[in-house]
Amino acid sequence: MDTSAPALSSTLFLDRVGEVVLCLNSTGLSWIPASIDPEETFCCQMMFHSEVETEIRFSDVYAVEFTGLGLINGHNSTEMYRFVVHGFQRGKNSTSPYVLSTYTFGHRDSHACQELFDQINACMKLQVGRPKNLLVFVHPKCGKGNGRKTWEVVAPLFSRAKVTTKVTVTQRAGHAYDILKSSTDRELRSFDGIIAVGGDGLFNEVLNGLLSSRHKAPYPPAPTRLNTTDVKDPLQLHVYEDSKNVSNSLTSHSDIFVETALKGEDREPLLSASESHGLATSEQESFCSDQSTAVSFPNDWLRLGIIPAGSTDAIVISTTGVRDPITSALHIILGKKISLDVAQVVRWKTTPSSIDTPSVRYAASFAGYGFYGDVIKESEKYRWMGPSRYDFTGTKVFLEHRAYEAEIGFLEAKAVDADDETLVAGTHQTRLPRRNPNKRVCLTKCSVCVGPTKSSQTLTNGSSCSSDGHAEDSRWLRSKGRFLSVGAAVISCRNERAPDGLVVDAHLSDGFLHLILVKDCPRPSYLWHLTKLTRRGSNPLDFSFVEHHKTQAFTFVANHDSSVWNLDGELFQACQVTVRACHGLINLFAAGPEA
Ligand SMILES: Nc1ncnc2c1ncn2[C@@H]1O[C@H](COP(=O)(O)OP(=O)(O)OP(=O)(O)O)[C@@H](O)[C@H]1O
Repeated sequence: MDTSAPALSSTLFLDRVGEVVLCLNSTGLSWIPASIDPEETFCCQMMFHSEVETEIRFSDVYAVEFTGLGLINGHNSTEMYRFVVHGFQRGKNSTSPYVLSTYTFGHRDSHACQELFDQINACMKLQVGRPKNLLVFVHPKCGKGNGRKTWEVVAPLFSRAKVTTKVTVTQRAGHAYDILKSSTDRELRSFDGIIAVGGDGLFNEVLNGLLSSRHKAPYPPAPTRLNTTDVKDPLQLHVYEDSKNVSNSLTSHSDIFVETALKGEDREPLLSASESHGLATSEQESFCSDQSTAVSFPNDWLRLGIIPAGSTDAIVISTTGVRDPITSALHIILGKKISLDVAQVVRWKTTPSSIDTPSVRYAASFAGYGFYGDVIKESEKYRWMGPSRYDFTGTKVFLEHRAYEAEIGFLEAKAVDADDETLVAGTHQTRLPRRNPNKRVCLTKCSVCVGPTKSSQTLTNGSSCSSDGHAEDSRWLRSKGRFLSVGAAVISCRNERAPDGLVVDAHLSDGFLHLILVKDCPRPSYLWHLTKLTRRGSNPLDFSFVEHHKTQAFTFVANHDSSVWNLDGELFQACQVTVRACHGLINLFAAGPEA
């Protein structure tokens, strides 16, 4: 602890310890037993330290409470005036949850006690970025039906920390989406953050409710557009470069819009054609720029949070390292913040014969087709089984071994970092090397994600999607064939079944997607790939039938009526889509997994 700042010290009683000398400085509190001879302080502090904590930093304190007159354990004879310092201790390793700790101090003199309490409180107010007002959605039926109970466990932490919460227990699917979509920007601005108490599905609803009308960005290229254009001339195709190209792409996609916007009807509960704001018209843009309170994305202030209570909780595990409601609640109260890439999924066609208006969905962790979509679709029939339905339907869909004819176009990624494993130009070389011992796993203060905000340039031209300055010399490449699955991981997608996730070295905020194409192969080979997903340290992508591409965007076309996608575990019917990474589109109350 930094003791360079002037320290105040005072003698008082610590519950279960006895009389201590408490020192207070700008970084935190420390204490030593009062009975120790000052000359023996160091030695005794070491002994004392081995049994109980002797200090706590303000950054690890989430609340301080004045609790008035009462008994201090170990000093029963006299009642004292007391205050409680609420903090936490980090677990022994990166996957251990935070453990709550409390220190109750007592003083015989009420004035002295109050004065110390006020001084500690004044120091606590200097902690920046802690939220004061949160909007909370609780999914009562998530996971094993524990959503409400999970909130009851963490709610006292928020009230202790004097964080105001406005809580809505959802009544149905789409409830949180509707509330957020219909909230005015002024209402949203009254909150420092929005919390989902549930699984990845509730978080996905929150994400879509927020972004559906507030993320103003032109559409990425449609697959049909790519098919009619020379892929060797990518500059005509992508939309990421500058305002001139953005407006070009808007024009070109308006053409597509005109071609297709005849009588489409969206069957998804969360979307309707009229709600799609992917095509930001100049009228809409000028209207929004007039609104000083308008909430747009990305922004610096609004953070989203998740208290895990779902059946998979991949987003929480990938962003905090653990699946623990207390740890997540502490990340929120302490005001942790990381930015997160989001996949924007534009559906051009629902079925091969439908005539649709393009519609947009967002996914924070994963977008998957084939095996992944089929499992989600099938599992809806077995909702009564709870989370174990995924094992059952996973086995069922695996045994059916369906492969889908599809064509995928993806934007080639060029060397991103000098020491990044990504790619050299050339169709056959864009596959990531199958064995790479230098994988850089995304952890707290990740150097890949913590760099200068690559999306800042795009903020000024109205599009927040990834630019990175690499698009200029990138090309669209293709892969065509029969696929058992097509998956795009935005983040590692770690979960309890897949401890390394789908892509161990995917980053939370580097502006890239990891496109995983699993080609048709014998059933045992596919089983081996799936089995490797469940084993820590093994590489599930190390197969000749698996292609792995790091990309900013890809397009997908299939000609099946029953084409379904899995977006963060939610079903989305689509046979033609474009998916792109929106770099750092949202902020999360998290710090990344610890090393
Ligand atoms: N009160 C509610 N009743 C029914 N469904 C709801 C309710 N609130 C939210 N939902 C929906 O339930 C779905 C699953 O939510 P979530 O992922 O949070 O829980 P889960 O238990 O992890 O889900 P799943 O078991 O489907 O993976 C989401 O589509 C969400 O929109």
